Amino acid sequence: MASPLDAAALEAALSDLSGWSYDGDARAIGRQFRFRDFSEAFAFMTRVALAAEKAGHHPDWSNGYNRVDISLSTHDAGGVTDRDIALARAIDALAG
Ligand SMILES: C[C@H](O)[C@H](O)[C@H]1CNC2=NC(N)=NC(=O)C2=N1
Repeated sequence: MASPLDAAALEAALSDLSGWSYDGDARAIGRQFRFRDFSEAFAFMTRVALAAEKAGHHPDWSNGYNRVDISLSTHDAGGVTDRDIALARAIDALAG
């Protein structure tokens, strides 16, 4: 099992991602996405779901109309690992 990134590694990874922030209580990184409407939001979620399933690593998320709130952590590791950073990058690429 991977270990959570330390504070310096996490800061470096976040500086390379736009819109993602660390939630220390949740020990997760998160980002909010907004789309034109529900159809656009759900299309995005579908793309993310397929990428997540392929990676074997999945978002904790919620959706309301055109909003998708995403939280990423590695549950087994109890924090944020490289797998979360990789998924965050993939999600950003799918947001278009
Ligand atoms: C059994 C299965 O591989 C695990 O539950 C995986 C699935 N997807 C996962 N996704 C995320 N984000 N964190 C995990 O720890 C995790 N664990």
